[in-house]
Amino acid sequence: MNQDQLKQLVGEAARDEVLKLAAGQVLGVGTGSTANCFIDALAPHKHHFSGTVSSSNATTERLLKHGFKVLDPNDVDVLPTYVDGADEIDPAGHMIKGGGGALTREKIIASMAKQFICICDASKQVAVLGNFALPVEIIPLSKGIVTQELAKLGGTVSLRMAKDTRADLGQTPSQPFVTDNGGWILDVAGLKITNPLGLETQINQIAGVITVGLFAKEKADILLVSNVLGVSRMTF
Ligand SMILES: O=C(CO)[C@H](O)[C@H](O)COP(=O)(O)O
Repeated sequence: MNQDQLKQLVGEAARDEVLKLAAGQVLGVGTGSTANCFIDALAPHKHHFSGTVSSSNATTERLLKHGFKVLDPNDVDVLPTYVDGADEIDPAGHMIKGGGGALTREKIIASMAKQFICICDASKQVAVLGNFALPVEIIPLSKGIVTQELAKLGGTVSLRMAKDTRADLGQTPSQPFVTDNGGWILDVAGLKITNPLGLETQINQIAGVITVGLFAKEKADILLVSNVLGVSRMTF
């Protein structure tokens, strides 16, 4: 079974999981290739939900194409569940997210939700976060000072370019990748994140940082993870 098939498998498991929720709720929907598998699997059951809130323009487009109702988060008071992928997840449910550049809206929707269901294949499970470069979304004019501050953490900092992103957003390859919010992304490679909540708090203090892609405060509550044997479910 290849990685695409594993993503599809866990997307279908997430569909089954959310269809156990009472009908008529609003559902938070994440971004990325695994979240796309979930959206496609859920599409025939879209009327189980009164609407969705989306974590990116790409996800909004996909949801609308399938006929889901997409709500403005400001119009949603209660969001019971958010389903999204991750770039890495540790044994406590802390995650690195933002490989697709949607970390800010993902964190906002995660903070609105009562439970975060993380969906991924087993390659995303790690003992310690940091093998995947940590994405940090910034205000563009703060690139210099934020790069200096992040370098003090011991990693190697690089500005994400449009050519380096997985998301095909039609941006000019030689220019910085621009997020849905007009921000840029610094990727910090080579960190060993033994205190995710501490590091998230520390990076949040740096002026110019919009969002760090460490999800420690907004960690996963449930993990659905696929491997060749099937899908396992864990709670944190
Ligand atoms: O955080 C994200 C996007 O900003 C994604 O959830 C993360 O990158 C995982 O993506 P994929 O399912 O394509 O591996």
